[in-house]
Amino acid sequence: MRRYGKNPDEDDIRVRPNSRGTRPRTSIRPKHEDAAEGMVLTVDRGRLTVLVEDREVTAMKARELGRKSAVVGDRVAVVGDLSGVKDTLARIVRVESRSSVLRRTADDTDPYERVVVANADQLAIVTALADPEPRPRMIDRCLVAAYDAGLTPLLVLTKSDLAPAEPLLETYGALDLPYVVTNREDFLTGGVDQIRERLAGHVTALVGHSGVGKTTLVNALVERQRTTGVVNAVTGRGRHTTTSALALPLPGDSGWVIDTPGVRSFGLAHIDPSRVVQAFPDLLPGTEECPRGCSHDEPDCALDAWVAAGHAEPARLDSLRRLLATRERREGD
Ligand SMILES: Nc1nc2c(ncn2[C@@H]2O[C@H](COP(=O)(O)OP(=O)(O)OP(=O)(O)O)[C@@H](O)[C@H]2O)c(=O)[nH]1
Ligand SMILES: [Zn+2]
Repeated sequence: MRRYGKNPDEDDIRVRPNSRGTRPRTSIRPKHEDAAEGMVLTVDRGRLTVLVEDREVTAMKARELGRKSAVVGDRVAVVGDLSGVKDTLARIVRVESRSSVLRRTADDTDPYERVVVANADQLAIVTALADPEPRPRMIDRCLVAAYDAGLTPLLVLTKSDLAPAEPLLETYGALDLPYVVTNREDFLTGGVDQIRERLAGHVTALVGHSGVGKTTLVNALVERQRTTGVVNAVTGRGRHTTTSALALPLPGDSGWVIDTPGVRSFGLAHIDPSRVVQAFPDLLPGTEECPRGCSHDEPDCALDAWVAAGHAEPARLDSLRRLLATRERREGD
């Protein structure tokens, strides 16, 4: 073994004059030991509402965070005035590492794909059975985004008083998705138990097009903490002023729902097919024979042989390929 230093017997290895440990304390950047932990509930033009214990604290990003963003669902460390009193302002000094991120697509007004929700573990895809008509392609894109981000998808089919759920469920039969079917009458009679069960203990991001009944659903779940389409219960500001996501606690500490009013579609440009396949445990072992970096939709893909050998249903492979194909954007996505 190679040794450094003139005299190998001299134990100079322990002397590290410039190491952190021997540096005078004053030159060490403040570590914000007094910082409190919080969760970002909503973001409005650079002002973030952070839940610290049971107080809603308004905060800004500290300059030292640089370009690093804090988004709804982020766990953050905050310092400064944490009283939550009106017109006080705290500072976010650290964003904890995220267990998941959901990105929305770039659009005309903003050319960058941005993280909109952090740390969710479930994605509820809210679709009306009629008025507006279901859009399977949009559902597929949401599924891909969920699988890629490692979130469990949940189909929430609303307005079952207007149309039956079966035709749509048949389309997704091969995917074996968890789903709930709801309508407004159920909510009025307190029949939200089924969906409450699905949400309990989870941080669930909700996506859906305008008019599908998302607000009606959220209000039923969070016990009318929020007026339909008018007031943001957390900040008291009108919802029309912000397109930020908004985290709302479910009663009895049973989890969170994160509404995403500004999100029309997810960024799928950087989806990794190998991550999406993770959601297909019956197909996954079949990919071992695939060429490196296989798109799973090319002539050399080993999944065709896997299915032909009877290891998985052809419909499952069709579903996987249909989902992967939604990565290419089309008009209307
Ligand atoms: N028939 C029927 N209509 C419903 C149901 N749930 C909601 N609606 C109606 O559908 C419309 C849209 O409901 P919202 O809850 O505002 O839908 P949203 O998805 O939040 O839409 P935006 O507020 O535009 O984002 C409203 O007129 C609701 O009254 C339902 O179960 N059945
Ligand atoms: Zn393949």
